Amino acid sequence: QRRMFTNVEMDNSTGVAVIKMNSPPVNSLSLEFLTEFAINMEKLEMDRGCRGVILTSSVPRIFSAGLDITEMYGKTPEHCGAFWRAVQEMWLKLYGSSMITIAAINGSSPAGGCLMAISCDYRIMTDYPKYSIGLNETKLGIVAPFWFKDTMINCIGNRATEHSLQLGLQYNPPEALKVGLVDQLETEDKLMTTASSVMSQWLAIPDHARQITKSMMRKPIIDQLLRQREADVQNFVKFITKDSIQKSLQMYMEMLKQKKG
Ligand SMILES: CCCCC/C=C\C/C=C\CCC/C=C/C(=O)SCCNC(=O)CCNC(=O)[C@H](O)C(C)(C)COP(=O)(O)OP(=O)(O)OC[C@H]1O[C@@H](n2cnc3c(N)ncnc32)[C@H](O)[C@@H]1OP(=O)(O)O
Repeated sequence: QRRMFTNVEMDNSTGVAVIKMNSPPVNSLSLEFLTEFAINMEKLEMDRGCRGVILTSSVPRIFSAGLDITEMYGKTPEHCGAFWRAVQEMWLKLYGSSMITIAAINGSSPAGGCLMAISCDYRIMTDYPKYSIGLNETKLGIVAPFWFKDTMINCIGNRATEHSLQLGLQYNPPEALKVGLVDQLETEDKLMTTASSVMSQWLAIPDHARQITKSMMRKPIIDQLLRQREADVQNFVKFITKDSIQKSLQMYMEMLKQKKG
């Protein structure tokens, strides 16, 4: 029996769907998770009644821990390639969506989790000091690909991205608000109602005008990946299967386990 990684609830009266990521313990983005997510986005995109999506998590304290590290460690080049195509597909569907996308970030959101959030149109984060968000790839000894970097530049600008990416910074909610990585903070109990009310403001704009504007802003980066999609896969596989990178991933996973113990 297939496992479900996300719950999708569509409200036909508002035209808004809520996608709840539900893959304990940390909503890590496995090949299967990413595949299911992309299919769900495609279904909603095809549904003419669906105009907006709120992305959130049903796992306590975690929005998403990012890419599933076990999908990149000790795997064959073929598996790594299939995994990376699924990561690309998730981003293409989310960043390229014509729907209004709002991230209700109710927990920590490192790396690929941050990518999902910054691929949305608007971000509201729970104001809890222990939560953090950012692209921390360099801390794992890996490099955020150009389309992660460009998504961040489009969100917070060039200088802040350069600083953030080189140091692999993770921001607490007030810091994330200050740098522009999130648009608004909210208490946990009001997060979803605030997301719905922000959605109503966006729904008031005629779809065609908003969609063309969104596409105008995002198309150049999307086209850049589409033009070199297979080369990007090969680049990832070559990089991630290097002994030195595998060693870094191994050490990082050991560090995560030790932190726990
Ligand atoms: C030279 C040119 C190169 C060009 C570039 C080419 C290609 C690009 C190459 C690579 C790009 C890759 C981009 C990568 C993106 C990513 O997303 S990598 C993943 C990064 N994620 C993280 O760093 C998060 C790590 N996790 C945490 O910090 C914490 O787990 C937490 C999310 C804050 C939650 O903390 P807590 O509640 O305390 O939970 P635990 O730490 O105890 O974790 C519970 C179990 O979950 C396991 N786990 C955590 N995160 C992941 C993960 N991302 N993947 C897989 N598994 C994860 C953790 O180990 C625990 O497992 P056990 O219960 O111990 O078995």
